[in-house]
Amino acid sequence: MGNGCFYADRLAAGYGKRPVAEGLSFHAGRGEIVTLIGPNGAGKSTILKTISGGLAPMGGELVLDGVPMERIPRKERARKLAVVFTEKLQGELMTCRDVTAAGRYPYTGRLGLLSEKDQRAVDQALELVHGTDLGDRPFDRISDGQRQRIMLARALCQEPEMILLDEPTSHLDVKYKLEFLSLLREMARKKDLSVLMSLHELDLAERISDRVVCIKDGRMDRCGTPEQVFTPGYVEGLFGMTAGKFDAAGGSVEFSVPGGAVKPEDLPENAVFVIAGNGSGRQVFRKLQRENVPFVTGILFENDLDLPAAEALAAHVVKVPLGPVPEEAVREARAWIRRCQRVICCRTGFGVWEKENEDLFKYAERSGKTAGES
Ligand SMILES: Nc1ncnc2c1ncn2[C@@H]1O[C@H](COP(=O)(O)OP(=O)(O)OP(=O)(O)O)[C@@H](O)[C@H]1O
Repeated sequence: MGNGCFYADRLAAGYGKRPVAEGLSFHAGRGEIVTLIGPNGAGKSTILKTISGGLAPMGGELVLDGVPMERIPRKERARKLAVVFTEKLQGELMTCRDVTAAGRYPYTGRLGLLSEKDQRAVDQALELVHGTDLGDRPFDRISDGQRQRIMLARALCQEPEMILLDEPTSHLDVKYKLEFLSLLREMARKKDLSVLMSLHELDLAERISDRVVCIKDGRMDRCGTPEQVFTPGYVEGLFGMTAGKFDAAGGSVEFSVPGGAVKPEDLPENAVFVIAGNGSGRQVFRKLQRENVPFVTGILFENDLDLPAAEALAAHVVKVPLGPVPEEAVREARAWIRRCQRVICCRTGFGVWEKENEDLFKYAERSGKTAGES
């Protein structure tokens, strides 16, 4: 089970008598980020609500720092566990400082008066999220990204051992998503916090998580490091994707092959051959996809930056292992060029190891099939 700060052992979570998900066993160590992923309605929020204490577990065990959670007194649990849920917080008439200070409630007396130590903790938390300047601003008159940072400050103020976040990036634009998750990563490491959250953005989940827990059909489908989880084809199955493809290496989602999956022998007349490589082809592949133009590409080495997008989108890829390019691959690529209506070359120059692609380009030029990049 691991010596993590938190673990769930065969947890069942749900409403009434029906578990939404069960048999969930995973842990989150100190300084670690663990992310729940899965389709809509899989039960991610229900699991987080159960761990936060908002719902009673329907089975199994939750352990924080070696102690079963149901045995941790309420007030102590409130210190150890901070919750950042995205439901609109009622923050009218409160300044950002007031909202942050609410994180100190497990430490204040019955009157909720902040001691000097509490005030310092509030200052420090605001500073950590780069929110000092927001302190006096009304909480309901700041941006969603700023609000999210203040909510994190409130959680940090609690000096917890673990933070739970339900889709913390859902209202943020791409800049704030990255900024917020980087901040979370930094806090997890700096403060030795365990972080458990749900995320819809798989690329971010892959980049930020130490471990990923996949929930599907009421159970834990997979749990492991991003490398163990995001194997080719897995995400498509987890989400029941009938169109498109998730690029496990690049962490991005690709749409379906233009014109549907075409067998190479059925390549339509308007097909294009793309000479790419070294990341130069991805934009062109996606443009052709948007225009619904089937294409073949090559010759790509098996570690080429363009390969994941090529394999997701091309009707066929002429792919070779690292090392000298076999004559057979060159013959195959030439045959494809002959079958395609035109050739797009994405390269502005060819390296010494790309002689075969340079020759292909010359071959295409002689055949009168070359065009610019578009
Ligand atoms: N209060 C509730 N009472 C009964 N059933 C609920 C309640 N809230 C959610 N559910 C059901 O529990 C299941 C899991 O919902 P949950 O919100 O946990 O999924 P999720 O994985 O977080 O989904 P999403 O990705 O859409 O946010 C769904 O079938 C949902 O309809």
